[in-house]
Parts: sequence; structure tokens; C-alpha cells
Amino acid sequence: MAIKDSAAVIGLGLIGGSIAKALKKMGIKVMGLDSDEQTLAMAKSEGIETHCFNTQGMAGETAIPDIFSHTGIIFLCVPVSFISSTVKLIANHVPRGAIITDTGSVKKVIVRDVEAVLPDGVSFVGGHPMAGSERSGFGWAREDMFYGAPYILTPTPGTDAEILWTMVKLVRDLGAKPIIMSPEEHDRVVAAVSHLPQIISTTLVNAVAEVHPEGSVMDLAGGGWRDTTRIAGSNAVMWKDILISNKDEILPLISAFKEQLSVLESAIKSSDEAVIKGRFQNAKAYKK
Ligand SMILES: NC(=O)C1=CN([C@@H]2O[C@H](COP(=O)(O)OP(=O)(O)OC[C@H]3O[C@@H](n4cnc5c(N)ncnc54)[C@H](O)[C@@H]3O)[C@@H](O)[C@H]2O)C=CC1
Ligand SMILES: O=C(O)C(=O)Cc1ccc(O)cc1
Repeated sequence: MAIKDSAAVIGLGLIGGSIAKALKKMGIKVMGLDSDEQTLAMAKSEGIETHCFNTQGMAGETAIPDIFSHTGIIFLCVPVSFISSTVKLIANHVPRGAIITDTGSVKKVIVRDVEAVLPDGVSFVGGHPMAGSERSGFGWAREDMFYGAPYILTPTPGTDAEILWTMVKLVRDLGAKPIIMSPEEHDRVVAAVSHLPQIISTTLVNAVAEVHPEGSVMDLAGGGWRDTTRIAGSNAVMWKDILISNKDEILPLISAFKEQLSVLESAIKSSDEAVIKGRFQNAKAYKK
């Protein structure tokens, strides 16, 4: 089954909804599946064929055997903790030659667990669009979400070169820039540029909330607060999955962050101008 004939997107939230809209714009027949009726109604009103489907197997789901029989590619856009169990659930019901890919924000655990349950004739390529926002749900989905954004693909030694090339072309068609790396390298890098910033933003707001519980101080905040705290509005369910799944890479970064904070704390305490200036200059030079 060719990708251009039919694609399925499981989880029609911010990311899945954006993929479904983009695929539809490309002229690909898209089937969207989600467990939430309101989400399905929104997607349907935008011309996407929808099915109620709960990958955790609750009542009311669409029967699996038939639903994917004409699907060339399946995007899994559910929370990280549901991805490998979803592959297990659907893998024996997709046509031979089909590609399953995901958008989860961690890769090592997902790719390992998926490869252990994948039947012959079905391919899995891990994916992670480095686009999105602190928002959740189909209501925020946009067909141009991925324009210009890095989109990481994480093949393994067992990944067929032709399948990977198909994914690279599809990512380009979504308007994104494909970047290929191993699942391990992915987790190491995104822990630094995505997971740690999220932890710091959330912790920053929690620290201020503790010192200023009245909240009215926000009225005085300017761009610095806005720039450093936007992602503190992120989805708790999605992030608890990410942080726990990638703890091996995140915990050393938290230690490094605490150490840097202590250096600055000590320098401020002792009015050590040279150290304070040095820390600022170091950060500015790295960011260039
Ligand atoms: N939010 C972001 O900026 C980004 C998120 N990601 C990843 O993409 C995935 C999706 O994230 P978002 O779209 O932000 O989440 P979201 O919360 O906006 O959407 C998730 C969707 O999945 C549905 N869903 C949840 N459990 C389900 C189940 N068991 N069966 C069927 N449907 C189910 C929900 O009803 C919802 O519509 C996550 O794995 C996340 O780590 C990747 C890049 C960016
Ligand atoms: O809002 C932002 O700036 C983001 O960086 C969104 C985001 C959240 C999770 C990801 O795995 C990737 C991107």
C-alpha cells in the first residue's frame, strides 16, 4: 500500500492534528483516530475521516482488524507512554509493507520496545518533529506547524534504506528538515535542548509562585519573564512521560544546572564581579 493512497494518524492533538492537516493538504487520504469525541468532531468538521479508537483498549473502540487494511503509513501521535503498546496493538493488522512512525519526544525506549514486537513485513521508523508549543489539542493544530523545523528520524541498523528514504521525503513534504541520528544520540541531545529547558521553566515559575503566592506580581513582568516561562504552560501528562522515560540523560543535566546555579549563587553572595561577568560572557559566547 503506497503512502499516497492512505495514511492514518492516531492521536489527533497538537502534533497529530497538524500532521493530519498537512497530509490532507498534500492530497493524501487521511484517516484520523482518537479516543476523545470532541477531538473527533473538530477533525471531522475539517474534512478528516475520523474513527473513535482508544489504544488502551477501552469500550467503544473501532474494531482493529479492518480499519488499517488500506493504510500505507501510520503516525502515532499519542503520549510517549502509549506508543509501544499501540504498535503492539495494531502491528498485526496493518498491510505488509506499511510504515509505522511516531512523534514521541523520546526515542531510545520507544524504538527498543517497538522493535521487540514488530512483525515481519512492517517497518517502524522513530520520528520527532522539533516543532510544537506549550498548547495541546486539535484546536491548536496547524498544517504549517512543521515548516522549517528540524524533524529527527532515528533509524536503527535494521532499518531498510528505502523505507528511511521514504520517510525523509515525507518529512520534506511536511515542510520540515529531516535530521537522521540514532535513538541514543537523539535522547542525549533533546535532553539538553528541550527537556532541561522545560524543567527549568516549570521550576522557575514554581519558585516565584512560592515566594509571591499572590500572583499579582505577574502584572509587572516584561519580556524576560515571558521568554523564560512560556513553556511552563505545557501539558503535564505529556511531560511526566517524557521526563521519566529519559531520566538517564536528564538527571546529569539537572546536576550540571544545579552546579552552575551554585557558582552564580556563591559569586552573588560574595559580590564576586569577575565570576558573575565570566558566567554571563561564557553563556553569550556559547549561544552565538
Ligand atoms: N506538544 C509538542 O509541542 C510536541 C509533542 N510531541 C510528542 O507528540 C505526541 C503528541 O503530543 P501532543 O500532540 O502535543 O499531545 P496532545 O495532548 O495535543 O494530543 C494527544 C492526542 O492523543 C489522544 N489520545 C491520548 N491517549 C489516547 C489513546 N489511548 N488512544 C487514542 N487517542 C489518545 C488525545 O485525545 C489527544 O487528542 C507526544 O508523544 C509528544 O511527546 C512531539 C513534538 C512536539
Ligand atoms: O514550545 C516549544 O518551544 C517547544 O519546544 C515545543 C516542543 C515540545 C516537545 C517537543 O518534544 C518538541 C517541541
